[in-house]
Amino acid sequence: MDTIALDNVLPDVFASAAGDASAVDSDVWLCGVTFNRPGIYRIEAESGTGKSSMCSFIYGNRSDYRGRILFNGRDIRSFSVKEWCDMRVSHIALLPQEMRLFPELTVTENIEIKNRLTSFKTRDEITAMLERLEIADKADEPAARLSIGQQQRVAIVRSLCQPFDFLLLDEPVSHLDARNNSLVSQLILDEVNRQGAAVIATSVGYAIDIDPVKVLSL
Ligand SMILES: Nc1ncnc2c1ncn2[C@@H]1O[C@H](COP(=O)(O)OP(=O)(O)OP(=O)(O)O)[C@@H](O)[C@H]1O
Repeated sequence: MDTIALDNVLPDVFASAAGDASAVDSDVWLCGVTFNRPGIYRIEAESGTGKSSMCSFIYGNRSDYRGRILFNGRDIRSFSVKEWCDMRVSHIALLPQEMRLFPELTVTENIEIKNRLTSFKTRDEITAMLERLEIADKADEPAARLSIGQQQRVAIVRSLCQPFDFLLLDEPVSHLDARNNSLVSQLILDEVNRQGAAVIATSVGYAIDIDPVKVLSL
């Protein structure tokens, strides 16, 4: 997949709240936006302006929006369940803001749950990613016993365990300091470059440490 386009998209909740939808002031909502692969896109937003909703719409988790979202020109509302499964295994990866790790499972188990679906990374490659993010010593710890910043790094590794054309990152560094931001950003950039992929990353001020080709305000 080479393009994701948002054509006049607006979350239903904003449409009904605004009454007059033209009152929405955004580079994304009610606009025509195309994300091309490869490319790094940053979506800057204030809390509550719909970052997570946008990621959920593109990932197909929610469809409570007006307008159209197109993958390579095709409206994603027409995708079958099988097509969504294929899309999520091979074309789109998502790092959700709330990470969605299984707290009782270890770091390795959390990552393997994903990697078993894709068989994308070897055990050594996963260990090497954990080492780069300086959490390899936590591999056998339950996720619940990690700090939030460590959990964020685990979720980032997990998101990279698949082939993708587009990587959606919802506030990927919100719990990281500058040094860890840099480690994570370099890891992501290496994988994205290897795959020739695009990144769509949201931020509420503290952004991933990768220069974007385009910055959009939500
Ligand atoms: N599952 C949902 N169904 C319907 N509306 C939702 C849903 N989740 C969030 N909303 C509404 O959409 C609006 C934007 O929420 P969203 O979570 O997308 O914002 P956000 O920009 O990611 O905020 P934050 O930075 O605080 O996480 C809010 O008014 C919220 O109540």
